[in-house]
Amino acid sequence: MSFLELKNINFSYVKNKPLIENLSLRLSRGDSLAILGKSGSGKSTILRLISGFESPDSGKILLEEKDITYMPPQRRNIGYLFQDYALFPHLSVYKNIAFGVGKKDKDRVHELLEIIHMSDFKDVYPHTLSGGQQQRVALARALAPNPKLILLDEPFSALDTGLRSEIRSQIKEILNSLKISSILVTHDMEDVKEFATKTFEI
Ligand SMILES: Nc1ncnc2c1ncn2[C@@H]1O[C@H](COP(=O)(O)OP(=O)(O)OP(=O)(O)O)[C@@H](O)[C@H]1O
Repeated sequence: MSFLELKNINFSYVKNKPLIENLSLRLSRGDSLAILGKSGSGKSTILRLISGFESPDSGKILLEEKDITYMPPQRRNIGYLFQDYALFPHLSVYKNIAFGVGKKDKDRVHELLEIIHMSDFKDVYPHTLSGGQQQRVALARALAPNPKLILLDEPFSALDTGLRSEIRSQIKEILNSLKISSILVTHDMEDVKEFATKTFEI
């Protein structure tokens, strides 16, 4: 059984200018897929289709065999991590992580703070943190609603080389320990080597 399947996806932002043509791919549970391709080839768009921020012109997307092609993003239970962390500047680390979960999930937020080794930073604001710390908080925020799948769009590219490899292995370890499948868009072959179990070239 495929965990995630894209079947014959066609998509264009502009009429008569196809960007994605007849794209099919499969992911097994626990896979970490890296999507590679030239700038502008549509890598981020594939993530937007999977997360539901865009809908294909034709084709199907199945998650655990369920057709999610036209399901709204908030119902898909898919996490998203961006290059620029996109944390809320006016909220503390704790509140950033808790943003997408109910009040009764306090324990989950504390557990995630521990997983990312940031319990001591729960009351500080994002601008006081290093890039690597901010990316760990962004990861915890994406993981808080307990997603089945996480989409990573160039998540390490704002980090300098030393930190990049450290954060990459920390994030990989966290996703492995929680058994969360992931799809990574990157230009960096080192990311592919260290992070991915599978690759797909667009
Ligand atoms: N909302 C939009 N409306 C119209 N065109 C768009 C929109 N978003 C992206 N595009 C165009 O679609 C193409 C693919 O964009 P996308 O961001 O998916 O590429 P990418 O492979 O992720 O690129 P990069 O590696 O440079 O981030 C680009 O030509 C881009 O300009």
